[in-house]
Amino acid sequence: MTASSVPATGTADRDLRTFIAGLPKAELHVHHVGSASPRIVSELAARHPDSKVPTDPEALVDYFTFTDFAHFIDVYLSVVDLIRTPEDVRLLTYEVARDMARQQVRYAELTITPFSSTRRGIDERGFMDAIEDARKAAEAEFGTVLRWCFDIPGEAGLQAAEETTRLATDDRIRPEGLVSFGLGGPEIGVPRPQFKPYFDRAVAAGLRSVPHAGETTGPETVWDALTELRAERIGHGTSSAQDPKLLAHLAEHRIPLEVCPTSNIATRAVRTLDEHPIKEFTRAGVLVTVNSDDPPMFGTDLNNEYAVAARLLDLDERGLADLAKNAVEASFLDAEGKARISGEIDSYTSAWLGS
Ligand SMILES: O=C(O)c1cccc(C(=O)CC[C@H]2O[C@@H](n3cnc4c(=O)[nH]cnc43)[C@H](O)[C@@H]2O)c1
Ligand SMILES: [Zn+2]
Repeated sequence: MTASSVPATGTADRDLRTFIAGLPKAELHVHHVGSASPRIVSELAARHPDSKVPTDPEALVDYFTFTDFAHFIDVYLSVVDLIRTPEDVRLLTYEVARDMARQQVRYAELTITPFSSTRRGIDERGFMDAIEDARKAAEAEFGTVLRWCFDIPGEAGLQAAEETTRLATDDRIRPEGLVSFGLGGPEIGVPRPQFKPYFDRAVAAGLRSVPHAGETTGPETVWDALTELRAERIGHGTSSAQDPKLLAHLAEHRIPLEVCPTSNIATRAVRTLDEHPIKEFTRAGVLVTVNSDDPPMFGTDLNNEYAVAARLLDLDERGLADLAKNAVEASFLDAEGKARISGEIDSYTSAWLGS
């Protein structure tokens, strides 16, 4: 199934898309390797011709069509296999930031899985230097501020958890841009509580807890993320809609959900966009942020996700501006950084509406 996007119907839809394209935004749930554009993937595939990833961007559309979540992870790991040197890491990171800047993304927390790179032989110092070098260049050249979330690939087990925690907490290696600690990959057969000691260490080292939960399993996984992993935001949290008590808890404690609508369709976690529970989240008073997850793999980008949300939540320009401000509020920016981007969102919206 390819990712579905919002049909461009009429003038109103086009106007809203133009508004979204210029709206300053923050992105909180987007993966490093999953953000590689077809151009970057084909460049890397040409560098490493032994890979099974197609070099032709058109063939990538078929290659990025997933039968289910497990198939998505297989394809994802084949792209991980293309990143073999610190120079590949730098190229990917810098180009991802360029694509974000084109969409007026002012701030992004990018989820990186350092274990997948170090286990494939990339030197850990070279890896950290490459992401930091790209981060600084992106901020100076594009004005996009990047921060990192290091995630444990849960299915790779406790050795992956240990290695990720070490890389995230050892002052001699952890990068300056690191703000949070996550848990990704499949949820089925990967219970969250086993990762408690690693999250405890990461939180003690000053990192914020942002595990994926409730993407492919039920609301009990979200409860586990909250109670065992001390989650401050939830990646996806889609199945929270099945548990009214959980929704009330998320709303009362202002625990944001990082909602990624098109991703959920592309991995078949949700059947159709119209069945996506985003509206139930907002109705329950949950702080909803909208994100792109693995945009080129899902045939989307952050602007398209805002257009999807506008349709599902029936938002006008002010509603979209509020949605953009939700992401700023839910981010791990400091107060000054939050005020700056929220101010930009307000100024842009007022100018657009002529008020
Ligand atoms: O790198 C390895 O060798 C390895 C071995 C076993 C398992 C894994 C993984 O499960 C890696 C999963 C990978 O997927 C990333 N990701 C991207 N998008 C999503 C998503 O929507 N939900 C969950 N995970 C996602 C995640 O960051 C991991 O890097 C790896
Ligand atoms: Zn994700």
